Formats: sequence, structure tokens, C-alpha cells
Amino acid sequence: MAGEFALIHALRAIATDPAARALADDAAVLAIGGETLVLTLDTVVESVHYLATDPAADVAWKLVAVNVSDLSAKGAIPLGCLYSHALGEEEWDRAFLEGLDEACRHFAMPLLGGDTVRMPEGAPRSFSLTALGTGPKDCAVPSRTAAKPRDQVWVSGTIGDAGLGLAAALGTLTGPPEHLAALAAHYRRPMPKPRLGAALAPLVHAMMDISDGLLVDTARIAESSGVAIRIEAEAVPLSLALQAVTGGAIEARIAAMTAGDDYELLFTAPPENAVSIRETAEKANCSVAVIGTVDAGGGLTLVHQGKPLPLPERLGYQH
Ligand SMILES: Nc1ncnc2c1ncn2[C@@H]1O[C@H](COP(=O)(O)OP(=O)(O)O)[C@@H](O)[C@H]1O
Ligand SMILES: Cc1ncc(C[n+]2csc(CCOP(=O)(O)OP(=O)(O)O)c2C)c(N)n1
Ligand SMILES: [Mg+2]
Repeated sequence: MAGEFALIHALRAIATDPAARALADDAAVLAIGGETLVLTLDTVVESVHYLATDPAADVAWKLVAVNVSDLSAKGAIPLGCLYSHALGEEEWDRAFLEGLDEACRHFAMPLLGGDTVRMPEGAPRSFSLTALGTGPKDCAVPSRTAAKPRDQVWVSGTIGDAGLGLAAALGTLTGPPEHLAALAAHYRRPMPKPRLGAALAPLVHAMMDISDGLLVDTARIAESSGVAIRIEAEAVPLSLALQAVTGGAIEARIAAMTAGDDYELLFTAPPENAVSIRETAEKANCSVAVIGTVDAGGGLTLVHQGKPLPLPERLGYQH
């Protein structure tokens, strides 16, 4: 099979239960009695999702955070998690558990169980986590399929920090040490926002988290929803650290929009909800920005200072 896309396509014939959302969403959505259970599973693999040199506690944090990010995008509040641990060196494993404990406490997601295995000598390690959350009570669980013409496109936080943070962690980026440290922290310790996601759920049409890259994930909403989306490159929020290190020119913006590992929320909402969205974000102490618009039609277009900008060859990360 050619890769991630082909495999997931083939799996759709098996995962026909409506709760699977046709394997076209961030999480499964299972109605149980009057409640909605939201379920997701993400894995981190050495040398693919984290560096062997990353501190063990940060690897555990990332494992928890990438899963909480999927719950957040569905407006779900964490309920608990199960994880699978590949045994390693004793000290490293101990530090990993400290990070796991810290992250589970931070996101109020108790560890409920899991599994432990040993990989063959020398094999890279991987850690999987299944997160469960409770979906919103008074509205539908936001999907990738509900963007509508006239919607505004929004993102939370800033984009591209983790991508540069990887370069900082690899030592291939130069700049003021405090900025490099801030960028590396974005890479190692993503900060998803479950309270913001839950508060936004009633106000949005489509919502997902950005894991593979802003452009590719926006293209996924456009395709799933059967709409056209136009992104204004200059409206994409960039951190001061990213601007200071890169200068913030259009090439750096494009790199930020395609790097991935952001774990921010990407959502569309009707313009009449804009004031409530800004108030909601302020209450949650989070920043949000309008970066584009939804129209009838299909596909993704990029605009820079009013002029069309050709899409980069690579819109984001692909396995
Ligand atoms: N091995 C698998 N078995 C079943 N479903 C899968 C598998 N791999 C991916 N999926 C599903 O495919 C969809 C897209 O996957 P992915 O890109 O990993 O989602 P996300 O970015 O939200 O973590 C999701 O619905 C996910 O549950
Ligand atoms: C060592 C290393 N190289 C490259 C990356 C970049 N990267 C790897 S996977 C990924 C996308 C997110 O991972 P994925 O498994 O696709 O998560 P999902 O989309 O399922 O949430 C990115 C941006 C990284 N995080 N670490
Ligand atoms: Mg992915």
C-alpha cells in the first residue's frame, strides 16, 4: 500500500459504524445514553515525532498533548486515557513517567490503564495513547465537514513555532537563545486548549486541530465540507520569536503554514459569531485570528497582500 492516505482509504470499508465518522475526522464520536464519548488514538515514534535527544519528560508530554489536541478540536473535555509504553533505559523511563504524570495533571486527564512491551534491541521506540473525552452537551460535536460559504476561517495561537523549534532542537537554527528556547518548547511541549475548544463548539461550523500543517489541514476541511477556502497569508498569526528569527518574510510564512506540529485549533464560523468567538477566546486567555474565508466551490487558494500566491508543492507533513 502506497502510504497513509491509501491505508486509511482501505480502512473505510471496515470502519463503517457511524461513530467512526468515515475515518475523516479527528476522533470517533460515540453516543452512549444521553452522553457523547469522543475517542482518539495517536502515537509518537522516535525520530518521526520526537528526537532521541529530546528529554524523556517532554516526549511523554507530547504524547498526552497531541491526543488532548484531538479532543479539544471536537469540543470534548478529557475524561481519561490508556497508553502503551515501549520499555527503555531505566532512568529515561522514570523521567518519562514524571512527564506523563505532569501532563495528565495539567490536562486533568487521569491515566486509567495501558500496556507495556519491550522492542527488539536497537529498534526505535513508540508510545501510543488512547484519550477519551466527553463531547459538548448542547450542540453537535464539531466535524471537518460543516464549513459553509460565508464562514470566516480562524486559528488559535500562533503558527509555525514548532516547525522552527525542531530546527532549534537540532541545532540548525541561529538566533537569540531565548527565542530558540521558546520555539523548541513549542516543539517539545505542545499546549492544546480543551477549554477553548469546548467553549467554541456551539459557535463554530467546522473545527479540527492542526497537526500536519495549516495549509494541508485547511485543504482537508475544504475537501470534507465541499467548499472553497481562501487563506490570507499575511493574516496568519506568527509569534514574536518566529518573526525575530526568520524576519517574517513570505517564505518564512509559507514554511510556518506547512510545518505542522502546531496543535492549535482551526475552525470556521459564520461572521455573526465573530464577537462571541473573540469574547470566548479572551475568557479562556487564548488568542484567535481570522485568516480567511469560505466560499462556494472547492479547493484551497492562498492570497498575499491582495495578490494570488501559488500554493507550495508540499502543503504539510505526510507519512
Ligand atoms: N490504523 C487505523 N485504523 C483505523 N482508523 C485509522 C487508522 N489510522 C488512521 N485512522 C483514522 O483516519 C483518520 C485520519 O487519521 P489522522 O490523520 O491520524 O487523524 P488525526 O490527524 O486527527 O490524528 C482518523 O479518523 C483516524 O481515526
Ligand atoms: C524528529 C521529527 N521530525 C519531523 C517532525 C515533524 N512531524 C512529524 S509527524 C508530524 C505531523 C503530525 O503527526 P501525525 O502522526 O501525522 O499526527 P496526526 O496527524 O495523526 O495527529 C510532523 C509535523 C517531528 N515532529 N519530529
Ligand atoms: Mg497526521
